[in-house]
Amino acid sequence: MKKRVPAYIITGFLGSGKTTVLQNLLTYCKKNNLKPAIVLNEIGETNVEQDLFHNDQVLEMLNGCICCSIQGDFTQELHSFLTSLNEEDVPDFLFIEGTGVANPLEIVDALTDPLLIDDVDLYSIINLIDGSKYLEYHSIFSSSKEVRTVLKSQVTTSSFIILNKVDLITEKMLQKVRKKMTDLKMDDTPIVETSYGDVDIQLLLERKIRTRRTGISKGKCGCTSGHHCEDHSHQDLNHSFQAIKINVANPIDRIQFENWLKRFPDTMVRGKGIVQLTETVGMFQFQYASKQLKLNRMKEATKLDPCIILIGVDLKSKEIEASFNKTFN
Ligand SMILES: Nc1nc2c(ncn2[C@@H]2O[C@H](COP(=O)(O)OP(=O)(O)OP(=O)(O)O)[C@@H](O)[C@H]2O)c(=O)[nH]1
Repeated sequence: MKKRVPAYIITGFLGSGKTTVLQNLLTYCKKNNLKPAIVLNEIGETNVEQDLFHNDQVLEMLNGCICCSIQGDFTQELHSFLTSLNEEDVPDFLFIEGTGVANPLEIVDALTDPLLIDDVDLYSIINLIDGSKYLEYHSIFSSSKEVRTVLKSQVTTSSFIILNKVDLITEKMLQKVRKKMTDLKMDDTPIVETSYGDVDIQLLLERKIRTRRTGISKGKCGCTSGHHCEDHSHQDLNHSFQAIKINVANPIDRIQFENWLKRFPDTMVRGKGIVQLTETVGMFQFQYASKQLKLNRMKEATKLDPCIILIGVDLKSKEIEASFNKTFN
């Protein structure tokens, strides 16, 4: 019988630093000659970050959230992927990056499906928190119910919390975030405070959860993180987050682009994509999170055409596209 692959669910709200931590994990694996496999899940139809993972075994689940619309596909595809491997190709670790609005318990449900329970062994649910946005996202004045529900489900179900982006906040704010999180999380869930997800990888890889081949060791829902599973519900799955894709035919001005992104209300939580800039040649991958725009020149050619992906609640695609065309064309 093949070994069960230790699996880690990496959750956290949009832009909190999941991919950053995943890359730290992959660097660790490379240094230590370990074979990782990765599941990447996006609610949009395109994964503009695919180039970051081009030498690794990657299973992409696009256009839906594993936690709801494509849960069945995920179970089937992951099972087929793992069972198609020869013994020597079986990965040492499986990292599953959720969409940012995923309810981790639903991914746990998928991983503990009878089809997968012999293939994977869930070790931990790692939750990334964007320290710079946490209080705002929890505020009933500046945030929506959808955002608060997703955040809460991610914090309460995690077995390891990374409080990230502490470089962007003051000590006073950090104390408020700590207090708020401590009230919500399970008592035995560790919290590590970081910038750029810089956490001791061995600590991160420690087993925090136990599942049995015959079933789950605690709770009827599949969650093994130690709390009372009857307490949480699996509703609220049809979150109204959506991703909008804008194709970008021409190079755009960097400053204008940044100003355009910053004019969006807070319901537009995350931007990412690939653009060309008027000021210099080449393709740039961009990230927009926590109201910060970051552009990185792409070192290798990409098959993807330039595009902008915006994620949020109640985004009006026609209006956004019109505003883009008016500003840049
Ligand atoms: N200032 C600061 N920026 C960070 C930190 N961690 C990550 N970032 C940046 O935040 C942006 C989003 O980070 P990602 O790792 O892509 O976030 P994510 O959670 O994978 O995003 P989604 O997949 O869209 O939900 C990137 O530009 C990162 O470089 C941090 O600790 N401090």
